[in-house]
Amino acid sequence: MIYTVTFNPSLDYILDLTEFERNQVNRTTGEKILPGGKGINVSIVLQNLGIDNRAICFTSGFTGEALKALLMQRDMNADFIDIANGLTRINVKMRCGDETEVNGQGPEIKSEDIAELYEKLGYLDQDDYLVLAGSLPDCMSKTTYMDIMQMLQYNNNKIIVDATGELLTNVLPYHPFLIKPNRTELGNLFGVEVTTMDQAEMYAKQLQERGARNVLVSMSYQGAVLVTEDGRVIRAAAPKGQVKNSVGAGDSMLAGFLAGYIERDDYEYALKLGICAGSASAFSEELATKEEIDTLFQTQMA
Ligand SMILES: Nc1ncnc2c1ncn2[C@@H]1O[C@H](COP(=O)(O)OP(=O)(O)OP(=O)(O)O)[C@@H](O)[C@H]1O
Ligand SMILES: O=P(O)(O)OC[C@@]1(O)O[C@H](CO)[C@@H](O)[C@@H]1O
Repeated sequence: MIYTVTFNPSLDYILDLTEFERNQVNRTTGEKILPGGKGINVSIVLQNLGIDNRAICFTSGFTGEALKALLMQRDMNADFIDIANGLTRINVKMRCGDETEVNGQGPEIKSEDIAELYEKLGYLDQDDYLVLAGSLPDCMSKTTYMDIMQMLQYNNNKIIVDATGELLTNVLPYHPFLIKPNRTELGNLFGVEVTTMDQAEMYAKQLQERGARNVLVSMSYQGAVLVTEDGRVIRAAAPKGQVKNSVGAGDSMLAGFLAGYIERDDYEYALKLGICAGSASAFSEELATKEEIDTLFQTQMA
């Protein structure tokens, strides 16, 4: 079973505009609200691919209730930890030729809420996977993901971390099974700009030396590079297509990668399925369906 944990989920408010002008009243040509947050997105795509998973997330206030309702409508296997104060975020995604995102801060999560999460994670079986994905509210410690890994260190779980900055680097000594920075996040860790696959490979290897077992760097339209624990470097180009909504492309890639790895225990296949899941989501309005992912795989990768 795969468990995903989203500390800071969201309602994603997707706005379409033909133009955007500062200091003016701008009007949309369309809008919609989707469930959001990195772990939740991973869970949605895993579910679309028929992979058993459970989405654990912290929710709060009326926006938290709306998020729960959206996930229940999708028959998600979800487990909510209710926070007493604050509101689950509404993250604004503006599509106006390009894509601009404004992500909220998120409600404070108190120690008693984290204790509830720890209790749930205490029930993980040895062969379970755990995905820790996304940001935390600023007031929370950058050791939060590391603390979870420390607690589970003798459990043998495969732990996947998709996070930025210190939240990510702190977990490296605990040997996460997989980390998935995108090229900007990878560059930020080293104070450089990563634009090529060669650079991505070089910096990914440095993160591996610091403890990560496998490093998957997503490179947007360029594809991705995977540095594996058995010493291989695997690169794959992304299929070309019309981008409709790239929010969640990285989460979809992670879901596809895990689905492929679980299915065949083969990194090359997992990377290809990950790329197809990422691109299929980028090419569709919402997170990709199994049919969309399979079609891309059959036409581009098989
Ligand atoms: N413009 C694009 N064309 C084709 N494929 C894309 C495009 N953008 C993203 N993808 C696919 O999605 C994967 C992940 O994309 P990206 O590197 O943008 O992840 P990310 O920044 O983590 O995404 P997000 O934060 O929006 O979820 C890429 O490796 C690629 O397969
Ligand atoms: O603020 P974070 O936690 O880093 O990212 C949150 C978020 O941008 O990530 C998902 C896409 O990956 C969206 O559904 C969501 O709004």
